[in-house]
Amino acid sequence: MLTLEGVQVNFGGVQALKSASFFVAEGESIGLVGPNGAGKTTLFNVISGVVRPTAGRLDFRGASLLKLPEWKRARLGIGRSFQIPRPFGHCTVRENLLVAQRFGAGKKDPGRIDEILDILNLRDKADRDATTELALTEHKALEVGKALATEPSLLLLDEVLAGLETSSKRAFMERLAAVRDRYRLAMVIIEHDIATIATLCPRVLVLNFGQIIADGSPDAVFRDPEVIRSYTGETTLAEAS
Ligand SMILES: Nc1ncnc2c1ncn2[C@@H]1O[C@H](COP(=O)(O)OP(=O)(O)OP(=O)(O)O)[C@@H](O)[C@H]1O
Repeated sequence: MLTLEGVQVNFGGVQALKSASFFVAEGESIGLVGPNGAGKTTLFNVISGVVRPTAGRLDFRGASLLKLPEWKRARLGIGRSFQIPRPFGHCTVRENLLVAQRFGAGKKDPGRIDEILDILNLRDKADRDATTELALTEHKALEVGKALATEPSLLLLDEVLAGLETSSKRAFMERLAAVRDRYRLAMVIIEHDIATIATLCPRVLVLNFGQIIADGSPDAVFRDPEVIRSYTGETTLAEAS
């Protein structure tokens, strides 16, 4: 579905992505982890069209995305959330979803919006002010909802669970699994909590200094000495503790 090959991004003297290469299959759920500054958000920005890579190949369903603006990528089926929830100023939850749908899917489909409100447990908040009247989990659910309203087939979620307690994270992951199954989505999820990632993603990619250094099952990846070193500076967890 999505192929990145040798993707490189330079911001002046900073090399945010050195040479990122990986493939996402239709319907796959992948966790994306890596230390702070590894390049995870930049990778999402490249895929969604916010940032243009300096070099590399980026194909979606067999065609290059490189020359397409953000809105065209959204119409092709690439949806994303942002690290910091940004509801449209003083609009209701439902209005936020309608605006996202208009932008991303280029149409008005109130039935789908109702369905999204239900699946994300936001139905009774639909007419609340999204800026001032939502709890943290609801903000995060709305962020996912806005991405879903664009009718993606590939959903990129940037730390949507950050700041939640472990039990809320688990509940949120269950909701994401329901979303994925309902809409038959492929998902890439940036999340620091490995145990949480493992509940939804049979495959994990580890990014460090702008390169994928591991790609496999959560167990295999987190036993990989290079991964342990990238997080702790040590080669074994025993040494690190
Ligand atoms: N617009 C920008 N201009 C200059 N440097 C940038 C820009 N965006 C990102 N960077 C730099 O690129 C590198 C990768 O940043 P990025 O935000 O992609 O990392 P990350 O893995 O998402 O980090 P975190 O886990 O802290 O969110 C960092 O060194 C960052 O400071």
